[in-house]
Amino acid sequence: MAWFTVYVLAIFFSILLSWLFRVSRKRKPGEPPLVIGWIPFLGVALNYGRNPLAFLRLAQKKYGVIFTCKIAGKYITFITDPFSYSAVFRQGKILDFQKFAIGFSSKVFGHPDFTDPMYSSSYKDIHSIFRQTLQGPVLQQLTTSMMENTQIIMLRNNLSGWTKEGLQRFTIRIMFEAGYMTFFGREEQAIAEEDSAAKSLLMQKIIDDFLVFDKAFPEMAAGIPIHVLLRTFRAREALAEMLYHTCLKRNQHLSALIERRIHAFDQMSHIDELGKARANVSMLWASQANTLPAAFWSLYYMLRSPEALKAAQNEVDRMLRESDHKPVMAGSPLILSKEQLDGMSILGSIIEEALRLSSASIMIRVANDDFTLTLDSGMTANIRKGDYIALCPQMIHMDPEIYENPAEFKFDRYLDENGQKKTDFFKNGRKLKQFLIPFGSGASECPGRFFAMCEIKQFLTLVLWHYEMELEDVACAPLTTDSTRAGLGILPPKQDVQIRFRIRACTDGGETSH
Ligand code: HEM
Repeated sequence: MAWFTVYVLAIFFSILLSWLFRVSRKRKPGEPPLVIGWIPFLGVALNYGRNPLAFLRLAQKKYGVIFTCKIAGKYITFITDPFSYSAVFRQGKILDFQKFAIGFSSKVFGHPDFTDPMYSSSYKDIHSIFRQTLQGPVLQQLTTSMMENTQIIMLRNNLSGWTKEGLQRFTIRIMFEAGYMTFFGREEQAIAEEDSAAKSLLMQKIIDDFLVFDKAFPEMAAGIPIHVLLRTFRAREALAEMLYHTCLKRNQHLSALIERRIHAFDQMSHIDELGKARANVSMLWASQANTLPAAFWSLYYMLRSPEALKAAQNEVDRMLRESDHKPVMAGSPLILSKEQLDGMSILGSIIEEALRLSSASIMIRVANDDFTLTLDSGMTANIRKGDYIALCPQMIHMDPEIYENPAEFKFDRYLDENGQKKTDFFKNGRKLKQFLIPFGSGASECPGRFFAMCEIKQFLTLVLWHYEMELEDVACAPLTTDSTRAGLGILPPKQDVQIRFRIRACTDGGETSH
């Protein structure tokens, strides 16, 4: 319904604009083929929006590996040759990532535009906090905290017998709260029963607000101002209310990332408390929006494939046998180090395969100036100042030349013959540098990628350790992705699927009883 309104509004505005600007862009010599469609202003937006992957494949067949499309008033040059990705990343100076990303972020989250000269030099330091607190040795601390928090939630309710729940609901309930506590801390454990009931209700409200806000992302990406989307605006403001610095400073166990951002934003001039809280909403979104569907798909595919499930169970058993902190019985908390998680290559392959099948992000850069791009083949293309360059990794992920039967889930696709991480993938007989890009690449590569892999591995391990779990209807057709979010990261499923689970029976000496 919302999309219908968007289309009607867009068509109305396009007709209006076509009256105002009757001239259309013409392709100049040396420029990529121009695909402008027949609808003024919108260009090929509707065709592209219906099925981006199919549209790009068709355009590639027709125009070659580089072409410029007019989409909702913007000229976007798509590069579809994976060997030319590095040619784009090499142009870091002329192809800007921050301008587009921060501009979009400030519209959606309502924080100041940090590319404004008023903020830009101090924001550079804030931006560098990502790498300093999400990567390297500090990751151990974050991983330990996530392990603890996930188990607090999993073991909180005294479940007896089988419980039924939607898998997506289950994943969001556990992963959202655990991730929220890991980054933004938690108050000391509630002692009184009613206190803890009130806290559960509050967490449910935060989850609901997050989902309402997140659901409107396609509309906001299409340019609809958040003030028009009243429910979305209210949900974002309710989230910001929880993330004021005064609230966060009361919490215990804040992550280094948030602690250092609080300090840095408090030093920044020209930003008020609401602006800081809204910047925290953007961190909350970055840490959850892709992780939740990625964790869902990883667990879904693992449960759906008997071979994947068996191999994962064996890997968890082996890891626990070798662990210094062997849990004695099911239900006792599990401690796994970051190194142990890194060593779980079967879970790694299951997650990467789930990411390959569900990731639909698009990497966008804006040209600061006119320039000539040289592709891997030596072919050149003139790009105009202000145009966008877009890379769509889904074309690589679903390319049958790179991945045999690309629509199929193969749990060991990313394992070599020695059971180690496989990195040899080829196209046209050439080894690819970029064959799996769910976390982006180059300047915009996700700084949270190592933590994301760890937390999803923890989630799968803890589900296998604490629960017996099965899909209610294994025989039904596989779930499909909701492609209305194409371009925005990991796609959620079109609908939820039922599971049943119960706390696992006692075990002897850390061996799981499957
Ligand atoms: C499976 C989970 C995740 C996926 C697939 C993912 C994917 C991505 C992608 C594709 C981008 C780049 C967007 C672009 O090119 O415009 C990105 C950026 C980012 N991600 Fe992640 N992400 C995940 C989890 C996380 C987590 C757990 C965090 C933790 C805080 C995080 C923090 C960020 C941040 C801060 C940025 C912006 C980086 C910048 O501005 O330079 N992500 N993510």
